[in-house]
Amino acid sequence: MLTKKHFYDSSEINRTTNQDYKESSEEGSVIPLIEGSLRKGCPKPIKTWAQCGVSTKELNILKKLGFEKPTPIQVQAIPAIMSGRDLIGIAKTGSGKTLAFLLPMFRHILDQPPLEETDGPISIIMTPTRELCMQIGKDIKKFTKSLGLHAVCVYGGTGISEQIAELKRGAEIIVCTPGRMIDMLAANGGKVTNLRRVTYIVLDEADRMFDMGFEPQVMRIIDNVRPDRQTVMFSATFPRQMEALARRILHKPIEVQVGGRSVVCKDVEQHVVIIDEDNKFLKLLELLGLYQEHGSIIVFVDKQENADILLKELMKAAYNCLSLHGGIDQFDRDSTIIDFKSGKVKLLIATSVAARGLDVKQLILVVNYDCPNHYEDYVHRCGRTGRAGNKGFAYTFVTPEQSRYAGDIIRAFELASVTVPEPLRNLWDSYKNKQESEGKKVHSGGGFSGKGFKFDENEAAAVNERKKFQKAALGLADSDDEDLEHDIDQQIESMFATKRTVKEIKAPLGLINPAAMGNSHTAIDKLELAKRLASRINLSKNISLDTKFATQQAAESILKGSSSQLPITAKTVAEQLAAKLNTKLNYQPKDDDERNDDDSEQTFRKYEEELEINDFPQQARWRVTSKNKNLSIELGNCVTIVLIFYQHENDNPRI
Ligand SMILES: Nc1ncnc2c1ncn2[C@@H]1O[C@H](COP(=O)(O)OP(=O)(O)OP(=O)(O)O)[C@@H](O)[C@H]1O
Repeated sequence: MLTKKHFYDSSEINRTTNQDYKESSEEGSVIPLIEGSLRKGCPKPIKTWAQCGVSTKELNILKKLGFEKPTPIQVQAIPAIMSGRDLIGIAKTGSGKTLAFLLPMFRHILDQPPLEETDGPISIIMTPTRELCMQIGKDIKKFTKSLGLHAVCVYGGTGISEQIAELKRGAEIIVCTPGRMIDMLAANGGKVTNLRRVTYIVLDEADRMFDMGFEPQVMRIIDNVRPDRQTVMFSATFPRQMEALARRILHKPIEVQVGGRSVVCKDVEQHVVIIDEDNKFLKLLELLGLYQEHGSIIVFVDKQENADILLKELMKAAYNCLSLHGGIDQFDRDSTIIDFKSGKVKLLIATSVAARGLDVKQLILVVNYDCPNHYEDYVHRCGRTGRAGNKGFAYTFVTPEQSRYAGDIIRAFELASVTVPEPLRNLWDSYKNKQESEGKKVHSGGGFSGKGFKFDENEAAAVNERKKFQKAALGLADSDDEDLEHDIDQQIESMFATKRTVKEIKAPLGLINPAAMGNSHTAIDKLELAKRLASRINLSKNISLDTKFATQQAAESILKGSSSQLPITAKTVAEQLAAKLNTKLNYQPKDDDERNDDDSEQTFRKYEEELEINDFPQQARWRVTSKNKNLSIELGNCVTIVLIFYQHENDNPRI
């Protein structure tokens, strides 16, 4: 089947010169096309919605949304995509990139024959985070009903069955994170969905997807889509290093760049506060006092635990707030986003999982409570405010110990043509001088590969990439799990921080209640703990390791991608985690023979442990805190735990 991709034909527009366009756009900040691309037949920019061939139905929706005219990225990208070309679109945060790929997508889909019973989608939009996936899904749904189209969001962390049911009903559009999309393609032997009809692919925040090590997943999907597809990529930041990758995916792309390549939006007023760690909280309270009444506020921290700590402190200070990070289960994450976007809660504490794409009306202030550690993260975090022409403010706290990050912030100020504050420059200069006096070379800025300084960083980055890829291959990571490595360590630490006792008890075997006592099999050794941990991690992703492995294998057979998948099982994962624990604890595990010897003795060990249940899956928490007498909870393939609920510390158990 031939696919029509060229929908752009306007003689009126063809008479417009680039000069006309530049004059009508914002202060000459538009670099319409890459050098020479006009010669390659790129269409001229549009000025009105009608000129890009949107239907009356779409015009009505745009009117209802209050979008009077296209934004600078839309004026150039829409006709370029509608002319059938692949495209890289780079424009500042909050400039309307989503609509720039949605409108041509609707036109493209509506020109295709309708879906038949076993057909998969016509368009796939891939995003790096689940939150962004959800948001784009919502933007699409503003149009789909009146256009008679269907869209499904496919992302990890939530039940797969509902998504499967939606897909089976048929959808022209899938918005997804790449990991879950591969699971979905493999589900039920490939009967749930397929890539046969895909002819339009969008990679939103493409640089982030590649940076997070999800290139293999993205490529596995793309390589299995027909080669005459149309592919477009969008982001506010696009480090040069990503270009080679982009060009592998795109066919003779047009590059549309509005404003700088990776620049903080001019509508964001940037501030830096050089401050000691101990004074940060007071400064935050001061900022909240100043800005809270003017709109919503997002406070970025670097780690999940810091988000939780800050949340508690702010709640103590009587602020109604929520936190968002990768350690929170997806159901809670979704409802947090809904409450924050609707303005029900006006203060959000988040890790960088919320840095990209999140579009919240009336968001007035971003506070980088923990200084971001790479340039692109800084640009995207600041870009949560100052959107769609509104004014916003961004404050970044930098402690004297974080002087190494000052170079990136200076770069952000300079690229946005803002005067660099003297204290920030002094901080950077003193850092540079110190490094240079030690004979180390310092570069300022440099995107993902440079973080304001470079020693052996390239090597470190390569190792990091490998680790991320391994985690993805192990099924331990989804595309938004940037905190996962820290998460695993944190979970290991917290497991060993729990209060536990192991008592030796001599008793006849028949008197031992296996539910309440542990024999030497259930006296949990490090391997068992690691297995539980592996199960918990995968439970929180709603998928067991074995299932994950099976789906990955199935994916391999369905997708023709790399066939050299490692034979990884739940056991391998558990053993790897156990080895990690053992190294940490300097523990030498006993081998099986020794354990069997112990079994022959009639001495039993009673194992008691107080567990923090807050990070258990929602269903488990509910069962523990309900008065249900049957409290056996299956936490994985191999461990059953009986929990006793104490309302207060001194109460009798409620079992
Ligand atoms: N033509 C338009 N006129 C007015 N508002 C618009 C227009 N197009 C989009 N918007 C609004 O601008 C806001 C930002 O749009 P969008 O989320 O697409 O930005 P973005 O460029 O993708 O930002 P980011 O890089 O942060 O993801 C949204 O609230 C959107 O509804």
